[in-house]
Amino acid sequence: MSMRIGQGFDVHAFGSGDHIMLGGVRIAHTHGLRAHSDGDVVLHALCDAMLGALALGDIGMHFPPTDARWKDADSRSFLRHCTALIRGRGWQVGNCDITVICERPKVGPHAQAMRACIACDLGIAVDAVSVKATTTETLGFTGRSEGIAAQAVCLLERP
Ligand SMILES: Nc1ccn([C@@H]2O[C@H](COP(=O)(O)O)[C@@H](O)[C@H]2O)c(=O)n1
Ligand SMILES: C[C@@]1(CO)OP(=O)(O)OP(=O)(O)OC[C@H]1O
Repeated sequence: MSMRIGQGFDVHAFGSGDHIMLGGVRIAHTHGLRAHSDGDVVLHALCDAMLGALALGDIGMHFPPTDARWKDADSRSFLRHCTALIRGRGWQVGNCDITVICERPKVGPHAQAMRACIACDLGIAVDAVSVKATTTETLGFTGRSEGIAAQAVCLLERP
């Protein structure tokens, strides 16, 4: 079996709003995330990991922030597109591991829903999708609650 690995990282700043999208899940919050799309930093990092595994560029190349089609777009559509891209080349995600970096919201209570949503869009089992979180102990921009960062690692397999 052939394997490829990719990693992704993304950041979005907090802005006005009453909810955020994380891993395809709507979470009520004191702020929204500023972005061209729905600002789902988790799915953006995962898309970049998938694209990176096959050296297919990055999310901004596939869905330019200058393109009105992606204004307020549901980031699950980006993830499904990336799934189709890798499937079309004979690959599928073996597993992925995502870390969300923020003080708030607490991710733990939403992690299972995020895993289920991502697994559905990748067409793989939930136990192949890991979502976890950490604070930065109040240090840096995430520590000051100025935004959320996410990093993702993804392994692709081809029989
Ligand atoms: N946004 C977050 C941040 C953390 N968690 C959970 O809390 C644990 C402790 O975080 P530390 O940064 O103090 O190590 C962490 O392991 C997560 O389980 C969370 O749910 N959401
Ligand atoms: C997702 C896209 C879509 O236009 O815009 P944003 O929502 O701003 O998110 P970013 O992480 O900056 O990735 C770039 C774009 O592909």
